[in-house]
Amino acid sequence: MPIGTEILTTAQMRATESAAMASGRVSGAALMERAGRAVAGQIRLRWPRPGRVTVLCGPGNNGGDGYVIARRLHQAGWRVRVLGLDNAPGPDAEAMRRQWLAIGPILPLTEQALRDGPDSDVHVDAIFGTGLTRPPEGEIATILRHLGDSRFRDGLVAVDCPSGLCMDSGAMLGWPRGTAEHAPAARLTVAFDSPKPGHLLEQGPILCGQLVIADIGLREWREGQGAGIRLGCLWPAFDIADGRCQPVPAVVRAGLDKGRTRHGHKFSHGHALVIAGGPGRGGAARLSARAALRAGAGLVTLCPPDAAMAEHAQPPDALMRRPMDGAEDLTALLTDRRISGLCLGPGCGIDRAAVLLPALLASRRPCVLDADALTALATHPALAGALHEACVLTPHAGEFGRLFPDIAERLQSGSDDPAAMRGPAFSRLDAAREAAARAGAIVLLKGPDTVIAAPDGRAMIHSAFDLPWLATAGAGDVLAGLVAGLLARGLPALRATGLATWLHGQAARRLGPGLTADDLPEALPAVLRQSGL
Ligand SMILES: NC(=O)C1=CN([C@@H]2O[C@H](COP(=O)(O)OP(=O)(O)OC[C@H]3O[C@@H](n4cnc5c(N)ncnc54)[C@H](OP(=O)(O)O)[C@@H]3O)[C@@H](O)[C@H]2O)[C@H](O)CC1
Ligand SMILES: [K+]
Repeated sequence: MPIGTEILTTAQMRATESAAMASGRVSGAALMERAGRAVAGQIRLRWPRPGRVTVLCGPGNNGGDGYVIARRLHQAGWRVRVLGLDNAPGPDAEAMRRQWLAIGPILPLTEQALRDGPDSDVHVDAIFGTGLTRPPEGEIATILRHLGDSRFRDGLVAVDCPSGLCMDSGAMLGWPRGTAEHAPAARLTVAFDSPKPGHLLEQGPILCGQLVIADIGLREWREGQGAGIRLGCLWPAFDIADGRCQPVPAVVRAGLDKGRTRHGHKFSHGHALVIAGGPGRGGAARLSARAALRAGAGLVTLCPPDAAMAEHAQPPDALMRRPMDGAEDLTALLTDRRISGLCLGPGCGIDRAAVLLPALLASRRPCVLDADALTALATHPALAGALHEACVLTPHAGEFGRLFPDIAERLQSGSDDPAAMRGPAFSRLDAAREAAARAGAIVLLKGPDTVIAAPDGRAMIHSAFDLPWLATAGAGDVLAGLVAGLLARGLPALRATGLATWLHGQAARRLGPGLTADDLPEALPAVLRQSGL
């Protein structure tokens, strides 16, 4: 996979690095030199005239990168001030530190030293990277809070990540969960080889600023090390240093090619059933149904109760309508084997969803369960036993909390005692994976940092921090409809969910601020055409 199209956990990144070094074809020092060179290059791109820079170097290899950056900017004519520790770093960082000492001094890594110096145009945060295992304390915590002052933001460049950010979760260690006030927020973060979950989750996108993924020559070893499950990255919401971005992530493209056959008729493109609610609540299900049509399902049938049929007698005319009053009607309908995807929840009503769920789940047909269907599941936990791996659950945080209260609680509190903490914080990725494994179904945990997880641990992250206008009424109904449409087309559940999420985001990007949920399905043809899908 080209750089930037998959996400590595910090453990996978370390394994990749170790494999590269064990090959004997690249040394740790060479990797560090490449990493430092990439960051210095990105700084020079943004500040073409050499200015003043302060480089803050931490106790490990992230600090080692900092010494390389200092040397390279000095060589490029910058006036460089270095703050560092005098405890012994590893051998590579130590070598870089010595090379710097041949050029200039190392001032103590203290808030006082940071305050005392002349103003700098750029501050380079090379304190902690992937090695952070616990909340920063003492002087370093003080420095980080000092760097968190908004006046630093325009000139703050983070090496691999803003220090204190847990690269597996996107939580700021030592800050209350979900907050990042006075945390160092960078203008630019240069990370190496692949984004990590923490770049895309929780506070990560807010604190990283522009994220650039630099190629440091690890691709061969990244592909070679099979341990762990790779995470798909659904939106290159970051720049890849050489300017190449994958317009359509490979993880979703492969799925769609399989879904559409060139010479098929409407039934070979699937039949989606969208179950609507009683009188006066039809809008949500109609949004889902329109989205399922736009996703390319050959047929879409909207099924309200008989009493609500009249209110659905309006365009789009491509939608079929059929009354469905109770579970017997649904069971009868499902004898038609051509019905290949269902959507239950949007505007359905909790009681109606609870009545229909047993028949729907017993059919083992691919389905998406959203909104009221999720609440019905939470209030009738016995139903969860019938979930299967072609079910897609699409909870937002509140619904997730009702379905999986213990998992949500760990996510909320971080569950770790900061004083005793070692290792990564429990993440939205962990939460979605655990929930998917427990449910035996796909879980799409919605948010600006959507996580999609399968029961076997495969997962994807979709970053939509650039799309605040997508948080609008009905957008979730459209997403559920897109999933249903793609399920109906025969895509495996994980791929259907990933592709639907990506198309949804792309439609929102195309429409921009002011979009309403009604606009989203209409934007799909242009998105599909532009993406070559
Ligand atoms: N990925 C690559 O291919 C390359 C990465 N590089 C850079 O290296 C860092 C990772 O380096 P590492 O030395 O593993 O870790 P850090 O520099 O992030 O942290 C250093 C040590 O700090 C200790 N630590 C952790 N948390 C704290 C804390 N809260 N307070 C004090 N000290 C802390 C920890 O050691 P312990 O034994 O004390 O736990 C860390 O080991 C990566 O991010 C890149 O920037 C290479 O330069 C190029 C290749
Ligand atoms: K850093």
